[in-house]
Amino acid sequence: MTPTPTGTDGPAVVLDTIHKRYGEKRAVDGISLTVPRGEFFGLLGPNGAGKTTLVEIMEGLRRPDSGSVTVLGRHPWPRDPELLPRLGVQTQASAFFVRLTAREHLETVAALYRADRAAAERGLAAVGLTEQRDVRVDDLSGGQRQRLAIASALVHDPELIFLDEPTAALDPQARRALWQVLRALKGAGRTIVYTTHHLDEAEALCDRVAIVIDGRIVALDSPGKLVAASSSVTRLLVPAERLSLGDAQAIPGVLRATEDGDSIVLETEDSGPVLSAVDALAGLHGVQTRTASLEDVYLELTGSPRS
Ligand SMILES: Nc1ncnc2c1ncn2[C@@H]1O[C@H](COP(=O)(O)OP(=O)(O)OP(=O)(O)O)[C@@H](O)[C@H]1O
Repeated sequence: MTPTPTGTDGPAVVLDTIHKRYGEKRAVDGISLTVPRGEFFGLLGPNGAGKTTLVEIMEGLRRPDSGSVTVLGRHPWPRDPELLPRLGVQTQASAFFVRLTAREHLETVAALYRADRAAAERGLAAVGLTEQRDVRVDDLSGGQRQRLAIASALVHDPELIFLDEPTAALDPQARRALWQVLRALKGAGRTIVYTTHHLDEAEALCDRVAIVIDGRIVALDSPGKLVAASSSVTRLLVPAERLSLGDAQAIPGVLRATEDGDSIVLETEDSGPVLSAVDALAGLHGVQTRTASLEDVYLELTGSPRS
């Protein structure tokens, strides 16, 4: 797993004032961004925010209208045959050799990249597909295909890996197993650009995340710093059968109280006295506290309703 020598130690990706329009639609509207080598970088944002367009520009699949792009010290557009083998790309619509078995498929991809045949077996093991190695791609489940797509993106040991919602179709165990694979890749010095709608995943895996809205970056930092900077609000969840919304709203120090399913959610910046008041009114049995998460930051920025 030694990275290919590159002859350069510069950043993995440098984007400078990238614009891309589709007709009147500004898909990417002046994005500048540097991803250092070895970083696990997350791209977050609502549907249509421009993430895929941005990643496709980095991959050399799309040409920006203006701005400059450098990937591993090279320009990805026009298509650069020196650069392509150094990139690993997994998309939502990965192409497969469907009549081949999982192992044959990966061996074929490995051959296309001039990687050794053993890389296929290693790739199957890395994504937990060794048992399915002789199953035809056609007969794999959705989640297994997704894992095969990830193995296909990694089989030639790329330096920079683009993953587009790689855990979307995975069950919880497979998702956690993939987190381990991704952490190992980062540990081996790879750079990962990761698009996801799973905020918990971004928080658990990413060194930094960019939140993209309407083609612009509205927040860029480590998940921890984004959460710390966002709000000092703590939420207390009290079983709804023990506390009325009116009583909750009347507690001194409660900024907002809402009903959420079986719970009354109290927002406060001073949880101690509020907890005491809840104890007096309803007791603390079943009461949960929740501090801010990346999801709260995201929902605040994107203006989506909080559940
Ligand atoms: N080839 C295209 N022609 C016209 N409009 C496009 C094209 N590709 C993307 N768009 C538009 O550009 C905007 C950004 O799309 P993009 O796919 O980059 O967003 P995204 O953040 O990846 O969304 P999602 O999370 O749904 O994948 C959207 O409004 C989309 O409809």
